[in-house]
Amino acid sequence: MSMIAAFYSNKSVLITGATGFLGKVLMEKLFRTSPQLKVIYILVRPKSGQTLQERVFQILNSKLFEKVKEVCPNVHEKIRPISADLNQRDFAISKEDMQELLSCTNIIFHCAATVRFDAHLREAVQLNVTATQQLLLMASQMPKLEAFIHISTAFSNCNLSHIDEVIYPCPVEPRKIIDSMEWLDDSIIDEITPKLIGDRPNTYTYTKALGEVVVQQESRNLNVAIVRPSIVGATWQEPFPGWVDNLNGPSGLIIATGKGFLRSIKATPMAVADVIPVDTVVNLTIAVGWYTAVHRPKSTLIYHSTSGNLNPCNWHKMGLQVLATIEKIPFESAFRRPNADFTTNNFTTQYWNAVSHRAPAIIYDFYLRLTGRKPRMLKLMNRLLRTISMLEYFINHSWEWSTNNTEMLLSELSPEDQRVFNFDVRQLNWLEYIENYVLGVKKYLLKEDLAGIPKAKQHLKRLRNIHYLFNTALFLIIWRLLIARSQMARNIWFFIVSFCYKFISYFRASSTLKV
Ligand SMILES: CCCCCCCCCCCCCCCCCCCCCCCC(=O)SCCNC(=O)CCNC(=O)[C@H](O)C(C)(C)COP(=O)(O)OP(=O)(O)OC[C@H]1O[C@@H](n2cnc3c(N)ncnc32)[C@H](O)[C@@H]1OP(=O)(O)O
Ligand SMILES: NC(=O)C1=CN([C@@H]2O[C@H](COP(=O)(O)OP(=O)(O)OC[C@H]3O[C@@H](n4cnc5c(N)ncnc54)[C@H](OP(=O)(O)O)[C@@H]3O)[C@@H](O)[C@H]2O)C=CC1
Repeated sequence: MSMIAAFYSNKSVLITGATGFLGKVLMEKLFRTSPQLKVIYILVRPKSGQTLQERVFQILNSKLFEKVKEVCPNVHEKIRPISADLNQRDFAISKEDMQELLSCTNIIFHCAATVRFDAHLREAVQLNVTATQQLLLMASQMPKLEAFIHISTAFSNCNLSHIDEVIYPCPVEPRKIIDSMEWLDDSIIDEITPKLIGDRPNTYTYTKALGEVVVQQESRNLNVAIVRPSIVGATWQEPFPGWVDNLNGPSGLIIATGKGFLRSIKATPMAVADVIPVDTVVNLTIAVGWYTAVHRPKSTLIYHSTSGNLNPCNWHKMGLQVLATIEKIPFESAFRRPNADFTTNNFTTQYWNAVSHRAPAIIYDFYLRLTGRKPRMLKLMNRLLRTISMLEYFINHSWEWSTNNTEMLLSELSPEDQRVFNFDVRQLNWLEYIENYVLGVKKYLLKEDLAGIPKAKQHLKRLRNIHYLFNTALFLIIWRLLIARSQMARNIWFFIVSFCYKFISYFRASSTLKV
């Protein structure tokens, strides 16, 4: 019997960010391994014209929750959506709901965040810092609370190259930042943002670091722990391999590569690709919840959920395996044949962006115009290149994360718990994982049917022929122009033609002799 699964039976759990990538997998695993769990409260806001109930219905009826319904048929009764907006005072939770949350909650998993790299500092502080502070205040009024688990990111201190499982101080106190956001206007915030974030690449990593300091400062006498995942990727094993439902991290780039939009990228091939499967992060998080509640460590423990120091994979290996898989199971309606080149300096990056990305987009737009359609490819390409430029920082640096607490926790688990809540990344076979990841992207993100693979292969053949035809035509045009203008080009041309003529004549003569 799993001790961790037993621990969660009859517990009331509160999850923020349960509609997000990580939150959904967390909820699924909790229900699947502890079907006796009392209730999971989830703080949800209405979104895209959907009510809370419609959002929950959609999640429960997704492929991800198919297995859960077998082991916990009344799962829909155990999810209690609470209308909440983490950007509002008291999260705009009704009095009755707040009362219930305060009196019943046993464990909190705080996953909600804005993960956008281009978020305005005010927005990122509100969600990643102020909301964390408010949630801690709420937690301090919960008499039954046993543990508060905060999800941060391994990149919150990405300005350092070696990162320990400790909270690093921020030069400006989070409380001062929170206060200043209330009275500074947007233009002043824009001006001070680069100074505040310093050598971090964006407001996301900066505010996640502030969030950790808030957790440390305002945890009072709560049992608190922080989990820091690196780049969260598709599921490795559970509930099935390759599940993914958003474009964040590598997923969007896998699509862009598979569809032939992205053919080169500025990356350091040997830099560590610190991707971590979402189910591994979730298993660790659940185990941390149990350990924090049962063992009540004296100080706030930080757990790195990273792969680099235990089972490293680099971007080169990852890129090659992505391409090899796409070759076997191509994506439908590709724009160009997939290719992946890593460039290492700004000049070659700009060159390939012009030649391999923007030029084909311009030509395609020209074709769309000719056929009476609206051009759109250049706009799309420019957006993609903007996205890539925001991710570049993470594929051109390597970090070393120590994982002592994570390894200590693994050793504290019973063999059964190590199996049910496996977060031992040393067991991960990268090639197999990446293959399943690409397949998952095709099935669950692009919603492409595997029956369409022969047609997709046919399409790639057609693209290859167009590519050869185009290059030959381009070569002949350039050559023709050169011959018209340069004596040297003419001489080379006559030499090649006469050489070919002599070769063919010799070949003909020798074959006539044989007959
Ligand atoms: C050719 C060689 C390739 C190599 C070969 C093989 C490729 C695959 C192998 C892997 C290669 C390298 C992978 C590197 C991945 C590095 C990721 C680093 C992540 C660091 C994580 C830090 C960890 C965290 O804690 S945070 C969680 C992660 N957060 C994110 O990832 C958020 C990033 N996204 C954003 O901030 C925004 O989306 C933004 C600012 C980039 C764009 O915002 P915008 O307002 O323009 O609109 P959106 O609606 O959000 O999207 C616009 C457009 O871009 C598409 N898109 C979105 N995200 C991605 C993406 N990650 N990759 C590609 N495309 C993406 C989106 O679909 C939209 O498309 P449209 O068609 O225009 O609608
Ligand atoms: N994905 C990754 O690569 C990594 C993620 N992390 C961390 O993991 C955690 C989860 O990330 P992930 O699941 O990927 O992110 P998602 O963007 O998928 O999910 C974010 C969640 O936060 C919720 N949320 C955002 N704003 C509000 C709001 N105002 N009120 C209520 N809820 C809100 C979203 O709700 P809604 O559906 O309504 O938008 C959603 O449920 C984050 O803390 C992130 O920093 C750390 C490292 C890497």
